Amino acid sequence: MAAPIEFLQFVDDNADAFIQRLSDAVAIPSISGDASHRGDVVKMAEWLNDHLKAVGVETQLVDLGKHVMDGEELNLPPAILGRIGNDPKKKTVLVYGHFDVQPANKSDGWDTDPFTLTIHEDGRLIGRGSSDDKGPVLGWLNILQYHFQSNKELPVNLRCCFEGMEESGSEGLDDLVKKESQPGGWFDGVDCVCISDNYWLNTRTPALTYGLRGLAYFKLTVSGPGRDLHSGVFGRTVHEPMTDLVTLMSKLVDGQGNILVPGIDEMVEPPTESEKAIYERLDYSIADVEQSAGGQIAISSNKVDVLMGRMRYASLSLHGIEGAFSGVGAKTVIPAKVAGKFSIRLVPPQTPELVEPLVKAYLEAEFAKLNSKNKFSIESLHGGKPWLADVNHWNFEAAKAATRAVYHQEPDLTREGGSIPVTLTFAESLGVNVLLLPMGRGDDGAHSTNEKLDRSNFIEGTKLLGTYLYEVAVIQ
Ligand SMILES: C[C@H](N)C(=O)N[C@@H](Cc1c[nH]cn1)C(=O)O
Ligand SMILES: [Zn+2]
Ligand SMILES: [Zn+2]
Repeated sequence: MAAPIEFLQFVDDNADAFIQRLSDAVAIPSISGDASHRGDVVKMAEWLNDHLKAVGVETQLVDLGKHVMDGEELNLPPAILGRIGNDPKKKTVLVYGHFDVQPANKSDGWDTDPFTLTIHEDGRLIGRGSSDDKGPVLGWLNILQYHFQSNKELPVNLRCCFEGMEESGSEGLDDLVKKESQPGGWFDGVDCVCISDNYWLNTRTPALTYGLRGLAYFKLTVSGPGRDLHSGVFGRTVHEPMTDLVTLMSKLVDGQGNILVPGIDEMVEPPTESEKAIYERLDYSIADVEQSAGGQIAISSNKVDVLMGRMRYASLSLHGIEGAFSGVGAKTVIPAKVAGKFSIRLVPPQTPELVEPLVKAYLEAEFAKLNSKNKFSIESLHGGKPWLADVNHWNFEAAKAATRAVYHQEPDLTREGGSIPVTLTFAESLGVNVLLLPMGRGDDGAHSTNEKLDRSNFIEGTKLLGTYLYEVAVIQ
């Protein structure tokens, strides 16, 4: 069933109002990983909850309890459960998204204030969360607004699950999803799940995504001196924590992306020739990766190797060093305590439980080789398992039909290099197919400076998500 022409017209007619609403959402700096912004994540939950109620959705703000972040006990932001429609003749679709964002400061290199949605004349809507994931979440709201205002029933029963901790490990959500998937729970009767929280591979071809990498995030701490020291007084007289830490971090990954921790890369089966052909067929080039990275830095000139590096293999990235001197100028300090942060993106059959002991044992052995008198500790901050779906399911067929109707193109079938830990929990707890239906393009710069969502992706993406619901309603 095609989406009603009135729906498509409504989306076009209300495009400016939808962008204003996205601007209001971006203005709330709902950074889940920064304790000082926890109130903003809660404010964002309340904002979204009010907007959902205003378009006829029955909602519940669920308290997820407390957690400890950077040594501080904090209340977790509430998750939002929503439902509309309970017609046994209709399919029931669960949509998931997140309303928290990554940190952003103008001083990171943004051209404009990250929390002021800046509308560029070429159509870019620039602001933190525009693409990841406030734009897609508001896409669902736009669809609901049409049905509410025109007094039309949705073609399916809809269930929503929106969270405010995705960028920080989705703490508390797995238990809620498991509980609500039980008979009589909020998600009882769900037939399929749709998540719009990733990106096309390139800037031209819509995509459906059937895989996500998992994540194992580590913090490696080295300390020794009782306080920061003067390097002129203590240089070459004490074991320096930063020297030990940098040595250890240099032993994790090489310049070609190979993971040096024994046993991790080895867990993954080499690809077959037919699997390589899947990557060969994708509409992608080295120019695409270099354009979205903003530099001519692709690790290989072979497209298949680059794509498999992102989708098919694990990767290890070094993120930062807490406690190190990082300001301007030339401070001659020996930091007393430094903590290196790194993470591993996981692919099947890897899981955090399998990988974490290997990383810990390896780093302990490498630290012992340093003969340092400093103290060393390694902890896991958060993790999530990888996920793969069956693309031969009607859920994917409905999304393909919707893509053809809205974009007049065949979608790419992709695996995402990023992670959305709750995806596998939905798949396992509900026992239904999960689909990722991205709204944004590969060059949106999620997690980066000048994150953007193109106006056309927001507007056509809203039509796509709406049309998908109509296709699900009729597909056998
Ligand atoms: C793909 C999704 N939009 C996303 O960005 N997920 C994050 C999840 C995460 C886990 N730890 C911190 N963030 C990601 O892949 O980094
Ligand atoms: Zn996201
Ligand atoms: Zn993200």
